[in-house]
Amino acid sequence: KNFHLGMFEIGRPLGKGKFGRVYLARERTSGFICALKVLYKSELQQGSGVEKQVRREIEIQSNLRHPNILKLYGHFHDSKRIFLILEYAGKGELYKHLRREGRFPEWKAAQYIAQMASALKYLHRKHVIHRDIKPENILVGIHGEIKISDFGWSVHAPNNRRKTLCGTLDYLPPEMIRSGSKENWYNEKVDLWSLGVLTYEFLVGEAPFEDTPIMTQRRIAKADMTIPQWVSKEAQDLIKRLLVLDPEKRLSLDEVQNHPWIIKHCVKGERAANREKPLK
Ligand SMILES: COc1cccc(-c2nc(Nc3cc(C)[nH]n3)cc3ccccc23)c1
Repeated sequence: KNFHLGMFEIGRPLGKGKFGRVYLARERTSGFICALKVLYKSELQQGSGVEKQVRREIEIQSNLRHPNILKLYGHFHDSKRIFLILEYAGKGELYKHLRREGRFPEWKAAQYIAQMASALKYLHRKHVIHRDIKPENILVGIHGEIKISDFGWSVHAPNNRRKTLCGTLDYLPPEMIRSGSKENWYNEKVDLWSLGVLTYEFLVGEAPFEDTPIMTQRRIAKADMTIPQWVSKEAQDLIKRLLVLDPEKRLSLDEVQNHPWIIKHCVKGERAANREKPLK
């Protein structure tokens, strides 16, 4: 299917990301609403190999179909710009909701984590490691469901791509911090660590190792965090079983989905009785 700019009516700017602006857009013939992300080739060429990364991410993203992963319907380009035709998530950026509300009630945090676990299970089955799970990379759909929206994904674990330390360190797992081993290999288990950081931040309103960059690295390397005592015991248990230094000792995504804290908040009423499997 070949797309071009004339096919779309461009609506209001939704906001700007790292490399480009995002607009609300409507496809003229079908009236289909989407989000159009505009990336300037000039800006991408400056970045070290960022253009190749965008190409690869487009390749990955276009083949994914999951309710908690933002869809990429297609892309096209003109002489100066690359356009990504993306699913429109009506309630915008999750981190804005988190900052506005301060922190999420346990039922809401648990439902978000269950949706993240479902999306990550789908990705890991396709040998895609997300690597960059954080509130800034999550959008909220019109029905309150969350959608992983970042393209910074890598394929095939273990992956020895150097992680350019741009942005926050808060979510980096210890095996990626250990700059000692030049070949920082890692596997899908990095996403389980980040899921633990996300759980903590949803419930507490700040990241568990938040500090100066040097101190953050030191605290991550020792999994040095304290969970406020007002966080429920079940939630504390899940966080502690994810923020484990040894990647192999972290909970699996199946164990996350079957954790008592998730079961308690994510099983519909009538099924709570006979404690069947949690909703997907
Ligand atoms: C970088 O993209 C930015 C930046 C700032 C805000 C938004 C934003 N996005 C969306 N939905 C989206 C965005 C995409 C790629 N699909 N669906 C909705 C919003 C609603 C209110 C305010 C802001 C919104 C995006």
